[in-house]
Amino acid sequence: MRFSERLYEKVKPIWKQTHEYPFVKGMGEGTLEQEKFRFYMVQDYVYLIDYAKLFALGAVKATDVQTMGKFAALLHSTINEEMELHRQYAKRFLITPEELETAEPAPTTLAYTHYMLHVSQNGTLAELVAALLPCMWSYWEIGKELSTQPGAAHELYSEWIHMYSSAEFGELATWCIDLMDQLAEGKSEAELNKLEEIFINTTRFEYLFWDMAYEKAMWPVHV
Ligand SMILES: Cc1ncc(C[n+]2csc(CCO)c2C)c(N)n1
Repeated sequence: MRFSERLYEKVKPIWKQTHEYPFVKGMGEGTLEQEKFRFYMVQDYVYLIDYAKLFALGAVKATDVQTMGKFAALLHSTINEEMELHRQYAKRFLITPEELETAEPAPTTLAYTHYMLHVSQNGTLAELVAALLPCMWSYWEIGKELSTQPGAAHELYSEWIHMYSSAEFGELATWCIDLMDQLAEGKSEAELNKLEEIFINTTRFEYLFWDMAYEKAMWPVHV
């Protein structure tokens, strides 16, 4: 069994709950409240600023030029394509790029990005890939599922669904899955368990991120 198949089997119950979560279902049905989507967009932009740094660290840790180039390209496309989608959405909500960049991260955003940065700064390349893989893989799964639903024609949610269900995005997710398998080759069971633990944690954080957006959950105490 490929290591990625083992990971997939392990997190299947979490992915099922993610697909059934009201935020995700609401985008698919086109019934999600726009205020919740607005909150998500701002937090996701803050998230992506840190997430993009994982690609930079991937380029540093890569042991061949081809992988290094791929991480560099991913850093570029995250900032210029994926985050451009967010900037365009923000414009519709009358939020400026400066406001996006300086938005305060919600507790879940902060916990998630800092966990990933901790793993990627202190761990191996395999650990870094285990941390970032659920982001790509789960968005591709969600994108594909929503692409056949009414939300795919919704005036607000169609662009989001289109981006994450695109063939180009699928290739990216597949590249990352294959890289995980390659890096797992020859690893001891203890090392594989560590990779699995990281993969499960970021999968859980993906679920929490939808939950945070649905609840618009900021800090419950104020300065
Ligand atoms: C919470 C959260 N998780 C995953 C993604 C998806 N994503 C983040 S970076 C990247 C790679 C290509 O730029 C993809 C697909 C997101 N936007 N927000």
